[in-house]
Amino acid sequence: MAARKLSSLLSVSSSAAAASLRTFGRFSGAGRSISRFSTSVATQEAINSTLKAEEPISPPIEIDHTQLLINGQFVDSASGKTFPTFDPRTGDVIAHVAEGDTEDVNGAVDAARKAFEQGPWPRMTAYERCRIILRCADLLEKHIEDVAALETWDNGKPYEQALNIELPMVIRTFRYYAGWADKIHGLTIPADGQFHVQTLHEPYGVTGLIIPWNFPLLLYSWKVAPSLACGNTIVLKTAEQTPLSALYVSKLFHEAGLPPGVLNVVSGYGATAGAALSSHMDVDKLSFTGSTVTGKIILGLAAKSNLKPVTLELGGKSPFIVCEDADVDKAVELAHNALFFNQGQCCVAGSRTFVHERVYDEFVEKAKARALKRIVGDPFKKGVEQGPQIDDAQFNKILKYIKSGIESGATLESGGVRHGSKGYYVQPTVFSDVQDDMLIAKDEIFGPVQSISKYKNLDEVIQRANATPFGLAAGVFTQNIDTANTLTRALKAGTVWVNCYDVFDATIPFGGFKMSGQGREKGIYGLTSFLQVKAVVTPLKNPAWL
Ligand SMILES: NC(=O)c1ccc[n+]([C@@H]2O[C@H](COP(=O)([O-])OP(=O)(O)OC[C@H]3O[C@@H](n4cnc5c(N)ncnc54)[C@H](O)[C@@H]3O)[C@@H](O)[C@H]2O)c1
Repeated sequence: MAARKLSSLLSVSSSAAAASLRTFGRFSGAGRSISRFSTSVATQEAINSTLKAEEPISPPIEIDHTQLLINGQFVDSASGKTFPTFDPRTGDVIAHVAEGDTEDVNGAVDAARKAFEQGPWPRMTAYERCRIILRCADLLEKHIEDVAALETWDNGKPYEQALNIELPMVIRTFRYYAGWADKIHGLTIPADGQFHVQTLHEPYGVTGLIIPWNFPLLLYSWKVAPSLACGNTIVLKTAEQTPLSALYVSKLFHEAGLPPGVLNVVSGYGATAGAALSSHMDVDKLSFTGSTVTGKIILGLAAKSNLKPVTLELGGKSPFIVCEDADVDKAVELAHNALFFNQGQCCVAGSRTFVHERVYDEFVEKAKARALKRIVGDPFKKGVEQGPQIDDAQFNKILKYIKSGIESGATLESGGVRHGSKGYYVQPTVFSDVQDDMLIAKDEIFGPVQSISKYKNLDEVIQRANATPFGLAAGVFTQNIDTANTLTRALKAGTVWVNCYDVFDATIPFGGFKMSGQGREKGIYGLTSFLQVKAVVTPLKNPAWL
């Protein structure tokens, strides 16, 4: 693997585009009288001129793995077909990747079945399974710069974010679940009658895992690590936008000693490879992360085939509530990151910012200033906070939502247009005066668009925050413990962060209320979703006690 070190690239002096953004941010923040549209246009011109002068940084990694990984071997797809994966910075093709379809999924499921029924994996001791997962964590740590570079190239997320935040979380998740492997056990139960009753917590067998593109490896780790720790085998379907990093890390699992057939990776499209896996009669359990629309399809396919149980981690429209006693500067920074992190492509994005009327004007002014200071640019460049969106479909969808926000009467405070002239960059966009019935307040935009609304009292904001079919997460910002307690109990969401946001430790359960999902990942809850319980009842002759 030719792996030039990134440190040299990252020392490139901060971009002229970023500098002009910062300068412009200070300038425009001082004068709200500047027309909002001219704000966008002027920023746009400054950025365009600097972007033209700069070529995208060459990613310091070569692509070694583009085939499917089945039964421990990299192989072409049965059809011989490939599909392109794109660089979101330019729209250029990074690589052509083997395109898995029904036949490949069938082969992968057969390999996983054989590995489960006949292979060494479920028969080795739990401690041996633990050590393989730990060894993979060590290998990933060793190759962390390569893998972070792949993730950034394929996804567009800032390299520093991939390297310093996400991959350490992936490694931690591997180690967390490795530690569980030899601590999974059932109960003995004092049932009525002369019986010895015990429960066995058993692996399902073949698990089908389907993941999206926004956090390719982090979501890989949330599913692959607990499934392996429980002794299952796996067929993983990656997102068609980001197939590369999972192939690399799955190869590392094999280097760490994973037997062939235990972890199979099929790259390909949802409607073909994903649907084939969801409706396969020999897959025992499915775990899916993606949109609510696809979640419904997958649940239907599982029901129509062999009624396999399904864990669903779906979309969100999470409220971030700023209370009247909030320290506005801190609230602005937290709300900004809650929405703009990962280019706004987070299932938990705090995409409805509710601000109490007492601090509303100050909050809006400062939220705008913060967005104007956000550093957008090549995600391989040091200091960049925001890279491009994943692809042209998401890019166009986001611009349509921005247009709809303007047309429905929300006030555009910053951004509102593309950033630069190539790739899928969108300017950090802030709307104020957002009403609950506007599309931007109802739909999951999945982009860098903050929507700020005003509220008067707690009862009102609770009702409005809960008035959504989603229930993934919520943020509460207050210095009053009673207000915090009232809100945390009233909000219908799988996670409530108080005076913090996006805290994703491997130990903390994660999942959605309502149409944001079914089941939980991470922590012990994520483990139990890969186990089934068997009750074993044996008559006792002359027991000494019952
Ligand atoms: N709740 C969570 O933990 C969580 C985390 C990250 C992302 N998400 C959600 O994911 C969505 C964004 O990701 P996306 O656009 O990739 O979602 P998506 O639903 O379009 O795709 C997700 C995965 O499902 C596959 N897929 C698509 N159609 C399929 C079908 N008919 N049968 C089987 N598989 C199919 C895709 O190929 C991909 O691998 C957002 O809604 C976001 O909120 C949720």
